Amino acid sequence: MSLRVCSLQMIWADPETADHRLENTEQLEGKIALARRDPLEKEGPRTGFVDKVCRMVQAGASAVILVNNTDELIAPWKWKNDNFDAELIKVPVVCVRESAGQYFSSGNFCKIRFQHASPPFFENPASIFGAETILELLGNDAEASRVSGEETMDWVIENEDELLIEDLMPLGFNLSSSLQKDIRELKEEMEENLRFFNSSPEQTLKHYKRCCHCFMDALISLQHIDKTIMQIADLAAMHDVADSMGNGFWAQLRVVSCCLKKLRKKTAAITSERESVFFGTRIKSLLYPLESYLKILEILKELLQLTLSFNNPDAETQGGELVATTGSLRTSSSEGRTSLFFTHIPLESAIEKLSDIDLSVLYGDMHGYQYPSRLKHFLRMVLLAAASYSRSYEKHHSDHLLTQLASAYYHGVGFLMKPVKKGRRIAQQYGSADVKFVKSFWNLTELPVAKRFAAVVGANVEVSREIVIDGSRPISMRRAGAEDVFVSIAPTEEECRLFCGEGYVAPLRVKARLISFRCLQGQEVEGRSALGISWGNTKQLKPPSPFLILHFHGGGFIAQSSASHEVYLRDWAKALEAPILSVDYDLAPEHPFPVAVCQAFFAYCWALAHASTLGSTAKSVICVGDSAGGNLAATVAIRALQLGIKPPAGVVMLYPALYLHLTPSPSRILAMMDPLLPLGNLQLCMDAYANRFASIYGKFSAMLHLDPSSRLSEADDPKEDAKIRKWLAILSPLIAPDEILRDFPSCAVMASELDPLLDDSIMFIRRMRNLGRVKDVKLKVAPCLPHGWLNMYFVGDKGSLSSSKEAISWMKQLLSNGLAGQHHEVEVEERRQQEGSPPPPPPPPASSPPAEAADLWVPVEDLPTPNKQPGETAEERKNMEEERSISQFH
Ligand SMILES: CCCCCCCC/C=C\CCCCCCCC(=O)O[C@H]1CC[C@@]2(C)C(=CC[C@H]3[C@@H]4CC[C@H]([C@H](C)CCCC(C)C)[C@@]4(C)CC[C@@H]32)C1
Repeated sequence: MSLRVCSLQMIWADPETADHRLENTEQLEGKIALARRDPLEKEGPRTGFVDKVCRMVQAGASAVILVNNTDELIAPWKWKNDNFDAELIKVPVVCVRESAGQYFSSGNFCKIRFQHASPPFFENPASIFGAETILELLGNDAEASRVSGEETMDWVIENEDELLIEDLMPLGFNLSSSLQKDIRELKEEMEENLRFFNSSPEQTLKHYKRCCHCFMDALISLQHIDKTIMQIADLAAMHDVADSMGNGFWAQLRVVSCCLKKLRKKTAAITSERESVFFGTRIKSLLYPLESYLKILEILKELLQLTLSFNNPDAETQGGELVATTGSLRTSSSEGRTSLFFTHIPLESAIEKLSDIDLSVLYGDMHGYQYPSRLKHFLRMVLLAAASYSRSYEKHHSDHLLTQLASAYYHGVGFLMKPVKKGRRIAQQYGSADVKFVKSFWNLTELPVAKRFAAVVGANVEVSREIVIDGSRPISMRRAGAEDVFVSIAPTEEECRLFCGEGYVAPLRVKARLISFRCLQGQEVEGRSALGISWGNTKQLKPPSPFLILHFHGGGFIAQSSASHEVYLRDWAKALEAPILSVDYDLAPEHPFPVAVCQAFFAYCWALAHASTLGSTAKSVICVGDSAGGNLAATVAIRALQLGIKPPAGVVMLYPALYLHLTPSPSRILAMMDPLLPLGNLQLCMDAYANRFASIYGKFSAMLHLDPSSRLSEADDPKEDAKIRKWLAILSPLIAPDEILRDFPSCAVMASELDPLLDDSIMFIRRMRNLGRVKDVKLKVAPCLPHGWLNMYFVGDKGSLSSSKEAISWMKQLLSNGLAGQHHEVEVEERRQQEGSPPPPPPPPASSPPAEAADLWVPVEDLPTPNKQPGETAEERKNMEEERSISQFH
């Protein structure tokens, strides 16, 4: 039986049953350890799986496979015992049937894949390292068991493209030790090559000399890197949030790890070909990638060094108006962890240090090396488009779009042939980004052809219609908990002029798009669905959904629209069977902060007031947003809490921007090499959106970040102080006041590992947890994904696909929780009792039994489904009819 490429070696424990002290502990280190279940006929006490696993983990195994003694599948947690120290088990464990065990019995290599699945293997999820990980064995006909709830399920494995284990491994998973090993082995192989080329009789040949130089340079380059890596790894571990591994430090190690892997691969290629007669002719193509990766390694070393120097407390004395003394944004004083943001580093000095680095090699041939293969190809295409579009924009930006596109096509072919030139072009373009160009490039997704694409690729939906919400009259919203107190909400606020300039005239409408899988009652316009199908008898339409999703698209606040995000929105609408209202807020720099926030909030209020026209009873409303839209989703909730209006039942933020302040952090430093959101573009979005605001109130961002209780107004005026806080909170949810975040709705944040904004999410979750928000605040860091992956799953990348599915299941859960009237109120209630304040009015009677309050993230299947909740009484229908008549569709 042929086994496929190996990533980790599989080794049987000695004894194979691992029922007493292991004889081969040294061999097991860093490998996948296998152990058998005790034979049925064994005399004396049987050893449980948990003990076996602990033994192998203590020996340093990276993962464990337990082999049953029958052809049945078993679930490891059933062997839980009282002495079980869950803390010890930090690796994925999986059970396989006996026949699968035989398959590995020759101690072969095997490729393994880690995949996310819900329930962990043992009962204490937080204790399992990479808790949501299962181990999947890839082989011709290997089978691995997948534990799901109380059952075990067969997992039939198809052959797949080659996957590197690191591609899918949870963050922090042995990364630093695997890095050390890679460096050691790489050094050994390079030294061996150096000896070979030095002692060869042909050593005087030009290409032999070139090889010698290359390996010598490489060995020098690798000299002190391990120490730096260890320092970064220590910091990384210090900044992890409970059960979710991930922060900018880990991400930095990941890109280094990928680079070392590539170097090993390229060195191995030279080792295997160096004695071939054709070596002389192949040398160029063999050395070129090796040299390029060495250049990349040099860049990475600089980034790591820079990060360490920023992190060093000595940096505090180096100047800048703000000095981090004790790092007051600690997650807990006992842990003494400081913030991931280097608030004490003045931006100019950070940028200056980074701007000296030549990045062209990163955008040439080797670009995207750190991503899984499908994404890599897609990102390369985007980069090629960026290079050629920038060239054509330079020449033809005032010409017709078609001329621009034709010219871009022409230059694209040129860049395809000359990747080095392409690299230089992009590095130059990213270094001196101009908002008009970036806007115009990002808005390529708005071309009609791209819109067609959504209809072809996304799910078929019956309703996808633009809506214009009239904003000429404010909406009156009832204050939560008060019978007759109303707040008037307008699409822009008085103070807007302060940040948008005196002459700014705010649009008196908000655009949005309604997407619904089926045309529901209330959504039809003049008896027709969006596709023009006549719904002669509207009674035949499905009843309105109890759910409503408010969506805010990303695009750096400067570009894109609901249309360019329609591919995934259609899929969501189908999977969740809930109408989605995606808000097309007006974009910066023409409409700077806080216009987008005001419009987003106005749309939220309008949707609550006119839910029936959207095909919803709005029993459970959640806000969702990606990237810049993630920021808006959070600010809508914050604004609602500030004004005392009912906040959404949940907020889902996908790779959100939560701290809009030009402060470096490890992940933001990594933006230096980001293909989609390079540093220059981040800065540019920030400037376009909040330049004027930042010049007035920006200095307070860092103060609040360091110490949320700082005094802000110089004259010690509490009114002024509250005003500044209010605006800062709706710009950067991360620095919202404690009392707002305590009442913030249940939320889920999905960050991605290779995203410049990763640290925003980590710090936000840390802050929430610090405020006691543990049960209903969820974080996941999707491994090896770039920023903006939601828009990429159609390229077939498995990581994006599974993360999208997970995001859908989170939304489902929040919607269902909202329906059951069970969101963060449980915790708010607890806190109020502690504080001795009177309890709020009882929540409206839930139409279905609330799930266990102990854990708000119960399996989705256990919660009421939307279909069971038509929420349609005769009275409601009447109300809806009335509301429809005042609908403000244009
Ligand atoms: C050390 C110094 C530290 C300084 C730190 C500065 C930090 C500033 C802090 C906060 C600022 C926050 C600003 C807001 C962030 C916004 C995030 C934000 O919203 O980012 C999104 C911006 C749009 C985009 C890039 C994206 C995702 C997907 C991208 C799309 C993928 C394909 C699309 C191409 C045009 C397709 C071309 C196809 C071709 C025709 C073949 C492309 C590239 C369009 C753009 C998007 C992420």
